[in-house]
Amino acid sequence: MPERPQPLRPFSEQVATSNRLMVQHRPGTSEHERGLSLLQSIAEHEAGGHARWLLGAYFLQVCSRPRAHEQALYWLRLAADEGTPEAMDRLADLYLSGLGGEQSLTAGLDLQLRLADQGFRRAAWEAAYLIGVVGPSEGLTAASAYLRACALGHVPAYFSLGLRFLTGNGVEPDSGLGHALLRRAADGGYQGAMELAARVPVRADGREKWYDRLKANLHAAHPSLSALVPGRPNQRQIVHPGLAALEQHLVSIGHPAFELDPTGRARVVPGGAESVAEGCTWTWLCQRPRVATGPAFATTEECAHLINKASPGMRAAAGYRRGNSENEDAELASFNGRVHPMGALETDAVTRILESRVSTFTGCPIENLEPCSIICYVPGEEYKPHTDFFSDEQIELNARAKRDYGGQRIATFLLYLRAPQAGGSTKYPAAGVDVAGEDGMAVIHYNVDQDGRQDLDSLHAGLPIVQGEKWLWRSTLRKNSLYKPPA
Ligand SMILES: O=C(O)CCC(=O)C(=O)O
Ligand SMILES: [Fe+2]
Repeated sequence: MPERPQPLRPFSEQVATSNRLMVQHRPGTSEHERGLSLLQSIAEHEAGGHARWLLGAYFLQVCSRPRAHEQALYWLRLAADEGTPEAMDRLADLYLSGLGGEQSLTAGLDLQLRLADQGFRRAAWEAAYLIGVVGPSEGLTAASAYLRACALGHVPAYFSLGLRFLTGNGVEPDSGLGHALLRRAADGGYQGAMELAARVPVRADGREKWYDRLKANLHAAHPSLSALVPGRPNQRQIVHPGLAALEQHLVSIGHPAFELDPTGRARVVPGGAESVAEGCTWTWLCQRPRVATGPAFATTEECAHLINKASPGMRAAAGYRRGNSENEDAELASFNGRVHPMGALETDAVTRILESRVSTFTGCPIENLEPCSIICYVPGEEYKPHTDFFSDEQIELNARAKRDYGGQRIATFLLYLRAPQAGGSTKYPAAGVDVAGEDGMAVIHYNVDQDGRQDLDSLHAGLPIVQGEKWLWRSTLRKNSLYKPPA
């Protein structure tokens, strides 16, 4: 019987097939690799579809494959050029980290601005934050970009803009408006906003008036906000038609600092000097183990952002395993707080900027930084004395079984996002050093001695919390790139 020709299957069906093969079978198996080549051949031929974005996302996730970040960059760029929003978002993140190619904060910012102009709320916040780091983009200041994110009803933007008005960062200071914006952020569930507002002097002129107006304003905007469907960012110049109306509506609260530019977009009248991150000064506390602290390593905004972003995903430590079994068992035996692997699998401009800052201070390349996690303790919780270094067997196992090629954890980087009110300091018993953290302060300790040998004196503990909460952002500095097998 003559062979009947196979009917041509639509791409979407083939994408589903390849996806199934890749999800159901581990990388390296013939089924998985067949799924991958199928997806690659679709991505090469199909413009405007889903395959390029899926491939980009795949290489970000399976980052231990050879040249995975380069591949991710390649496919994400193609998908982003076609205006796939998810791809633009992840590509922006890749530009910020520099994994896979040159690091470019402005390229990341550019992509988030394009998404913001299509009504993507988180992108609007990320763009504003990045402008605060790299400086205005085509005349758009950070405060104005936050105002536009506020017009989209994005709660974190109320917090960020409120903070700017309280401190007069890039705007004419107005504690009444600042207070009102923070209260609106708190209304939206933003943690820490009310505590910060409470630190404002009691006589903050106009705070009730601006609070009432902001509240009524958002209430009236509600129907348009819920109906807003973000656009597809195909052309740079075309802004989502719904945005101007929302921005004009927010500007109509009548505060003299809010106005419309000649094109009808919202902006904040520029005022006080823009505060720039100056880089903190490090103090070495001891040499054995090597421990240093850097106060004000991260800003109030950055700390609040990370706490709020991680909060919904915090789980008991037992619920998460990073894949380093021996160390994890030890971790579970000594740590009884909660954890969130913020890591690499999520777009987050603050995380990327902090990683860059760690890298600048330590000279450790970003690809050698273990994906960060956030941990949190409440009263009674603690991290009993432990060491963070890997055993030789663990290093070998990491590379063989988990394709983690980073080798030894040379140093541990801890950032106090929120310091507890009592208890909870980081203690190094061998040196008799006890670090009482402060909000935004970084603590770094080396786990090996000057010759790279495991240093038992690096034993340390997070003492039990007595009052308040303790939040840490943490990463380790590995000896090698996590992603590249040694040549
Ligand atoms: O809570 C602390 O201060 C220490 C945390 C710690 O040792 C770790 O995350 O490895
Ligand atoms: Fe530790």
